Amino acid sequence: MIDKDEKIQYRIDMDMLSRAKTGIFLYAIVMPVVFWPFDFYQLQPELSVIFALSMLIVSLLRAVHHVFAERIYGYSARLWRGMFFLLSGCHACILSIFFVLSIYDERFTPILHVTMLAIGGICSGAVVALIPRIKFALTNLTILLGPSIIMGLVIEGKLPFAGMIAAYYGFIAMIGVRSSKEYIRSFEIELKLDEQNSELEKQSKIDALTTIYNRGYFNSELEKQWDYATRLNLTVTVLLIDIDHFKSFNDNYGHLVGDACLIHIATTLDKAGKRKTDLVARFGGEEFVLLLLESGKSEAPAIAEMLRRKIEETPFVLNGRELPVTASIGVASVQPDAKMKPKRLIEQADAALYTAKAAGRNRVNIFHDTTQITTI
Ligand SMILES: Nc1nc2c(ncn2[C@@H]2O[C@H](COP(=O)(O)OP(=O)(O)OP(=O)(O)O)[C@@H](O)[C@H]2O)c(=O)[nH]1
Repeated sequence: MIDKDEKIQYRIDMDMLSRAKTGIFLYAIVMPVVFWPFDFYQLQPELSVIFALSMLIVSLLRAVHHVFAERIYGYSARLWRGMFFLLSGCHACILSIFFVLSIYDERFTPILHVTMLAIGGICSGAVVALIPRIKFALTNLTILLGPSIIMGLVIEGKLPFAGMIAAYYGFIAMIGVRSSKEYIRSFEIELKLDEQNSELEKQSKIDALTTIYNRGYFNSELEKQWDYATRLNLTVTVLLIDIDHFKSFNDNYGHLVGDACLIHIATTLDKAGKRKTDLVARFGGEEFVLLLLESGKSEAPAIAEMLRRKIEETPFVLNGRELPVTASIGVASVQPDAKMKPKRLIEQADAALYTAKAAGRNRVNIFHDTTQITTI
């Protein structure tokens, strides 16, 4: 089971991965693009091949890491993060060496300006891509520019370069830190909204008093089940369960005790050995409904009788006193066709329930067809 914090970390990491995607492909082609117009590949063929190949190899490794992200992450999030950090660090190292040579090695002078332009773009691109983890972003930036600054300080006459790069480093780092704060803030807002949405969605399905499903949710599930059963010629069964003499119960013990009794019945029904696919809901007032998703017509009476007995035999205890509660149940099953509406099935279950009440309550009645209702 993944806890909430792990889920958040996963979202942050996958966002960072998707932001870094462009870089993986860009880095594979950036070297040839830089070398080509300045004939650098002819002037320095070995250096060109070394740089282009090393960038390509790291890009390929990063692409593999990207493709197998889910698997590696499933095995170990730390391993995935470590690999991400290492591989993006490799790219930064190669670019950094290239940058140092461009500034301080005369063989690279023909491509100095274009390299500076490329490195500038790469630095800001890398910081934007790694903003979800600002420490990664700043480390990457330091790898990219740090050596050039140090070399500028060490090599005679190159101080202006060091100063210029250091100023750029400070500027990009500052933008990165500020953007990271904004990123975290919007990420937190997004998480809060997600939580509120799922809470609202949950609440829209749940009955506030009994915390089982409500009638709205039952209706939507019945519609879905109806379509499914129509296509596959399956039987849909509905049990309407109504507490007996509940008005007297309320009058005798008060509305709040009545509420507690409704919670007790809901819990009893919810626990009463239903299948995973069965649905128990509060239909309204002191009436509950059970939708049997896969049970055949023949099983429904036995299930209804089991529930009736369970309600009768599970005492509702008030201040140590057992208060008897019973319920009547109307059952209707149908194999739906395109012409029939789900409402019809509810009407049939209601008709069976009505006759169960009329026949003395605490009983199960089955609706067979428009003319016949039987008692168990
Ligand atoms: N405590 C409480 N009572 C409720 C709630 N919803 C409906 N009721 C009460 O349930 C009672 C239902 O009464 P009736 O429809 O007359 O049915 P009954 O007294 O159970 O009689 P039979 O169904 O014929 O056995 C009413 O008194 C409603 O006020 C609720 O959420 N809480």
